[in-house]
Amino acid sequence: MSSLFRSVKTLKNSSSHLLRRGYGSEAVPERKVAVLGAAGGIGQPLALLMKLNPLVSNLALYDIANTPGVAADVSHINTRSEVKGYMGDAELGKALEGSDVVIIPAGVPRKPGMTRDDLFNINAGIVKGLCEAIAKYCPNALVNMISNPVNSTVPIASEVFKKAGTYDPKRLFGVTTLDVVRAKTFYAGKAKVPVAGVNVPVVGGHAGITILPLFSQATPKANLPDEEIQALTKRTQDGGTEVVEAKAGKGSATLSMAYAGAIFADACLKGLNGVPDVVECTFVQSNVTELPFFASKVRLGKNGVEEVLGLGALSDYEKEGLEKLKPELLASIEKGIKFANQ
Ligand SMILES: NC(=O)c1ccc[n+]([C@@H]2O[C@H](COP(=O)([O-])OP(=O)(O)OC[C@H]3O[C@@H](n4cnc5c(N)ncnc54)[C@H](O)[C@@H]3O)[C@@H](O)[C@H]2O)c1
Ligand SMILES: O=C(O)C[C@H](O)C(=O)O
Repeated sequence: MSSLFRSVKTLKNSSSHLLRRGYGSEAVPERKVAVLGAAGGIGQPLALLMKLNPLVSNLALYDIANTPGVAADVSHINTRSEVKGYMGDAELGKALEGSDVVIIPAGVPRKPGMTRDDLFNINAGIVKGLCEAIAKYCPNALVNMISNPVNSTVPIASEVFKKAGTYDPKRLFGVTTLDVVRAKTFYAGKAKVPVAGVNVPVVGGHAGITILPLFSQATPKANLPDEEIQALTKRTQDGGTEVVEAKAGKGSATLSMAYAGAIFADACLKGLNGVPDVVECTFVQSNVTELPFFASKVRLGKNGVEEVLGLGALSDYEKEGLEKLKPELLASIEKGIKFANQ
């Protein structure tokens, strides 16, 4: 809820939260999170993970179908949040009202042989409609855009919000956390270091070569040979396709995406709650390059984006990758902007 500390709760001695947080016995404000597309492959496990998050007090699960069952199921879990299901256009407003964070995994996923851009024709319209409703019912919410192609759906959202007079670049995020999750996993495997301590920034966008992992900045340092860095880069860029092919027509990443989406939403909630030094890579309006939107490390705070951080020092290979990705990323951004203004 936007009014902080309406009902003050403490998490001290609570045995039901599974994730460690930066809270002790201090007050935790009420926060409403809405998931749009909550009955889908990502939506269901993401609903579960948000139900496990002790920072959430109200969880609104919206979809065009099947939400009563998902909501009834998730609502039986004995954690803090109250869960409600909403189905169909007529209930979208109620689902959104009072939301602090809106997570959008609504839309169709890829099948083998498709690019994320092949989803544009269907998902652009879905995202546009949902963002029009966000502008109307919860214009101050932080929007976490998962629906693909993220490189275009985020610009679509920005244009919808501009038209409605509600656009605040600090509150709109393309969720690229799955690229970071993959880069960390793949790097830890090659570098033979415990994955829990690994950090790898991933910048650019969220499709093919627009995904640019910065392994030169990975920690702990491992001094991997160039060929291994190049193979790791390619595997991170093709991570989504690897899952799409393995699922052989039954969709794309859902479980790892739900995990990544839950990490990012948790970071947004921590930022809103005033936890210091919350930094995640995400696709936002940006001055880091000449492109209007770009993923890089972002410091999250009480208003959403607190600071878009620069790229840091890049290797020659990464500099080359950065120049190569720009035309494709710009074209996807412009496609989204054009669609929203048609
Ligand atoms: N950002 C990322 O890293 C990332 C990762 C994986 C998947 N994705 C994308 O997430 C999207 C969803 O993937 P999925 O596997 O969950 O698909 P899915 O088909 O399993 O689920 C999508 C859900 O969206 C719902 N939906 C459709 N139109 C809607 C509307 N107007 N309002 C509300 N809900 C609506 C459907 O009913 C369905 O339940 C896809 O576009 C996919 O490409 C993004
Ligand atoms: O690859 C996809 O189509 C889904 C998602 O963008 C991913 O990276 O897994």
